[in-house]
Amino acid sequence: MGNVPTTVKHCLSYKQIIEDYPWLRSWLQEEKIISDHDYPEFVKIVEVGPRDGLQNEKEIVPTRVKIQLIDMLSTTGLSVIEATSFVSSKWVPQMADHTDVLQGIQRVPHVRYPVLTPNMKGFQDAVAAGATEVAVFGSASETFSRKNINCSIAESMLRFEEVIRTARDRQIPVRGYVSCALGCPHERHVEPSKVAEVAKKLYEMGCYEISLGDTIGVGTPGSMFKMLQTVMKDVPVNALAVHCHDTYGQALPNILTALQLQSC
Ligand SMILES: CC(C)(COP(=O)([O-])OP(=O)([O-])OC[C@H]1O[C@@H](n2cnc3c(N)ncnc32)[C@H](O)[C@@H]1OP(=O)([O-])[O-])[C@@H](O)C(=O)NCCC(=O)NCCSC(=O)C[C@@](C)(O)CC(=O)[O-]
Repeated sequence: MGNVPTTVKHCLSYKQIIEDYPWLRSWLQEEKIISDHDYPEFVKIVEVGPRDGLQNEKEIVPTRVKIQLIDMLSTTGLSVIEATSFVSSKWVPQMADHTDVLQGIQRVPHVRYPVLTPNMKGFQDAVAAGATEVAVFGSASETFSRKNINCSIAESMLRFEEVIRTARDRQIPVRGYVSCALGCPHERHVEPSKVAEVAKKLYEMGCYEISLGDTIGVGTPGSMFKMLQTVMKDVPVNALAVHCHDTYGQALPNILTALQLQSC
C-alpha cells in the first residue's frame, strides 16, 4: 500500500478516494479515519462577525450599525451570535461600546449572544450589561498570550478559572477559545500537544465547548487533521469547535477536514 495511509490522511475528500478506490473503505473504517457518514448530520455555526470581524476594522463602526447588523443576523436562523467583547478600550477601542451594543440589540428567543470576557472585570461588566453567556480566550502560544491579553498562559488559566467558577455559580455557560492552534504570528509553529494541553485545561475547568482558533489562517487540511487528532485524545470531539480565519483562502478546506474528522 506504500504511503497510501499518509496520502489518505491528508486528502481533502475521502468521498472521492472511496469512489476511486472502493476497496479502501473498510480499511479507512477500521482505522477510524472515516465512518459510515462522511459528515456530521448537524453543524452549529457560531457567528463571530460582530466581534471578531468588527474588532479589526480600522474605522470604528458606529454602535447603531453594529446593533443593526446583529439584529439582521438574528433573523437568519443562526443560533449563536457573538455580540461583542468586554475588553480594555485602550487595547481594542473598536469594542468600547460593548454595553450599548449588548443592551441595544433585539434579542430573539432561541438565539444566544455570548460575549468575550478575558478576566473578572470583563465578566462583571458583561453580566451587569445583561450577558447570559460568555467566552474566555486563551492561547497555545506563550508570546501571543502575552501580546493579546498581557499575561502568560499559566496566568491566563488562573484568571479564567475564577471567571468560570463565578459563571458556574450564576449558571452562565462559558465557552473557551484556544488561539494559535495552527500557528502563531510570533512563534510560527505551535505543537499540537500544546493546543491539546490548553484545550484540556479549559474543558476540565468547565468550558462547555472549546473553539480551536487558526488565528492567522496559516492552517492546512494536513495540519488541521494532525492537530485535531491530538486534541481529540484529551477533549471529547462533541465539545470541540474550529474557528478558521481565511487569510490564505484555506478556511473552508480546513473546516471540511474538521467536519470529516468529527464524523469518524
Ligand atoms: C485582557 C486585558 C483586559 C488585560 O489588560 P491589562 O492591561 O493587562 O489589565 P490590567 O489588569 O493590568 O489593568 C490595566 C487597566 O485595564 C483595565 N481593565 C482590565 N481588564 C479590563 C476589562 N476586561 N475591560 C476593560 N478594562 C479592563 C483595568 O481596569 C486597568 O485600567 P486603568 O486603571 O489603567 O484605567 C487587555 O489585555 C485586553 O483588553 N486585551 C485585548 C484582548 C482582545 O480583545 N484581543 C482580541 C480578541 S482575541 C481574538 O481575537 C482571538 C479569537 C478569540 O478570535 C480566537 C482566534 O482568532 O484565534
